[in-house]
Amino acid sequence: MGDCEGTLTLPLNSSHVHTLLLVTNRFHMLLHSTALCFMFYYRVCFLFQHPHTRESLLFPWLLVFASEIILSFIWILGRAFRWRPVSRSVFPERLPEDDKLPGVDVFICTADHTKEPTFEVMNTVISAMALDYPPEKLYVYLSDDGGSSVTLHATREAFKFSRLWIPFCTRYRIKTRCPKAFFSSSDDDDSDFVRSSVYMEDKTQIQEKYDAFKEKIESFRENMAISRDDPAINVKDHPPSIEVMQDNIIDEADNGKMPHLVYVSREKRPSHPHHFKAGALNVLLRVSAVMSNSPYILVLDCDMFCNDPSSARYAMCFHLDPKISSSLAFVQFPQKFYNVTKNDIYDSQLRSLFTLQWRGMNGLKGPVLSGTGFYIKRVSLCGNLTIKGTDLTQLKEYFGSSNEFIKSLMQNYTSDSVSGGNALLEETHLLASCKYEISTKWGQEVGFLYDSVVEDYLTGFILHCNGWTSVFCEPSRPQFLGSATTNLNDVLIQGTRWYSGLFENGVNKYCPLIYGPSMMPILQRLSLLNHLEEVLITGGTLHKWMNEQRIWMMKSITCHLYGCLDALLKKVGIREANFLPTNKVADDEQTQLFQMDKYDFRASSIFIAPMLAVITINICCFLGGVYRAVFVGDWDKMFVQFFIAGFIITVNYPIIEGFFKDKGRISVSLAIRVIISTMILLGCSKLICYVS
Ligand SMILES: O=c1ccn([C@@H]2O[C@H](COP(=O)(O)OP(=O)(O)O[C@H]3O[C@H](CO)[C@@H](O)[C@H](O)[C@H]3O)[C@@H](O)[C@H]2O)c(=O)[nH]1
Ligand SMILES: [Mn+2]
Repeated sequence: MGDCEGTLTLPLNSSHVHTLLLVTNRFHMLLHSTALCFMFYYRVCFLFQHPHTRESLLFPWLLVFASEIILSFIWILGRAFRWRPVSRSVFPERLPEDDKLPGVDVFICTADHTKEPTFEVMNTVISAMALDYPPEKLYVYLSDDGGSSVTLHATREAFKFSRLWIPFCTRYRIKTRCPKAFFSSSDDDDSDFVRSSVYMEDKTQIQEKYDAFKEKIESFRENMAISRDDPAINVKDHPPSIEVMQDNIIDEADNGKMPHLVYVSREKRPSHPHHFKAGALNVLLRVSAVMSNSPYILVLDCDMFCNDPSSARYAMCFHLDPKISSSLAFVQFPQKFYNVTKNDIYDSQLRSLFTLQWRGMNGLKGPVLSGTGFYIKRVSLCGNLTIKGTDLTQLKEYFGSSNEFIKSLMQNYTSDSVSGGNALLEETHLLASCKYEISTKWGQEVGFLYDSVVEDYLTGFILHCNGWTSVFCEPSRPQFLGSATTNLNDVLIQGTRWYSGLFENGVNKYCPLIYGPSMMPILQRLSLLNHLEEVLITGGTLHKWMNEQRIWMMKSITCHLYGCLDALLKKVGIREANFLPTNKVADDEQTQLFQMDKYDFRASSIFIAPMLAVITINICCFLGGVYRAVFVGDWDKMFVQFFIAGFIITVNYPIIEGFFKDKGRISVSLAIRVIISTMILLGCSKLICYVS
């Protein structure tokens, strides 16, 4: 970056503290904590009461006090997000000229072509190739964990199509460079040339090519499905395969330069752990190191396309800023989704997380890594040679046996081997083999970390512990758009995976309260602990608030519970780590229900049963309360019971509705079983109360 410093006079970015929000937040914190102090004082006073009253009320006192302590603790954890909300702006026009910009490698992961529609994955690939960045400095790597010939074939087609698509986008300054989004967008065309007839002609032409491209992928997919007996077999067992896309149709398009596109399918064997997405990213880290070795890396999930081509330049406004670049590890963009509805009944967009918490952490050490849509510095993942020493045997203990890879860590290493010969291809096969990582530090100290299925969170957290910082960049037009999970079953499976991963981190050596002593300010730790825990009401409607309350309750009694269980079972070795990718194939009926804000209760019964039980308990309590209030006259005692049960029933009314609709209904036999057993349990506990 040395050569850029001289040319920079004006700052590349600026940050803005939301003073009003900061003041109101802190004032509210002051009020709330004063109230908490009074409450604790009141509770403690109880200890000095007459021994007789004290003894008879000790048990309820203990229960209430314990829950108050827990709730206050959770409240305190959430404060850090509000301590110093900051937003940032960038000035990409002040960046150095194109030939001085550093290279960028884009990593895209896909795992399973039956759950992740190939055509959509290709759209992500094309949108990344069409980023507004010097093409000779842009390398796109697609990791295919499924090793599927459908994906490989589609990648070749995508490369061909992008030869036409990219020049079209640059010529007409198109902003929406994901072809699918561009052609399906119902709102106005975003090109400045809408009125020009040449543009319209070109558009029709490219649309034809696009349709043909789509058709090819679909028909190949169908043919493969017919011809192959069991495509699932080699998903878990296949050799490495790497292919650099070559173009031989130069005459058809402009002769402009194209970004490189590389297909990588790492070796997978049932006998070797493959570490899910983190494993795939580490293979890409190694393979790309000997091919392009760009200093910055953009990571994308296959379901998250580039919605605006400027993200690379925006990210460089931070990475090339001499004031912060030395400690800056990554620039994180928010995860936004194109398929959520206004009410978003499952809170698929995780609004509180991405609108509030990340912004709050922006004012501290920066947001945690959120898996997709971030530009990370290669050095922060692969360590610095100066730190590890230059002894070759020691280096090999860290990075594995490849000399070529170790050379790539040296500062002035250049490789133009994307187009390189056979020796290089062999080297990349070694780097993508599953034996390569054995007795190295990959996944523990090098690359993306393996200790958790929320590899993103863990990796980001450890980077912060090691003194790196991050920034959150949130331009008004979303840079990346993904598909959110839009059915209850997937939302809960995903939630369980996240809670399992997060809980795992809470109970292992990486627990934010104890790990990484001096490097992390205490506020940063607090905000990490409360990750995902927030329910709040910023700028949302009452309706939205109800939705968030409901999905929070649903998740608390399912995902949180199962996630913790899962993590504990893994810890004692009864369960193996697992990462079920979410299903991205849109089922028409499911999508329709989601669009209409209707819950789809055809979820696994382990998710539905706890919800039914909770609703049953609350209805019983409510009715019991009414009975006692009317016949016994306990009005004042019953108020709290009324209120809480009534609230829970109101919020969860859609579950009751779930019995009576025609689509996405709750299974009746399951409901009968759960309701009867809950009532029996309730009856028993009542009996115990009477007896004692
Ligand atoms: O063995 C695997 C499993 C998954 N993936 C890829 O990982 C990505 C994320 O998987 P997805 O099913 O979309 O999971 P989500 O729950 O939507 O992902 C969120 O949560 C993950 C951590 O659990 C993060 O890695 C993601 O970035 C974040 O978007 C996808 O591109 C998958 O293809 C692999 O490459 N290999
Ligand atoms: Mn996803």
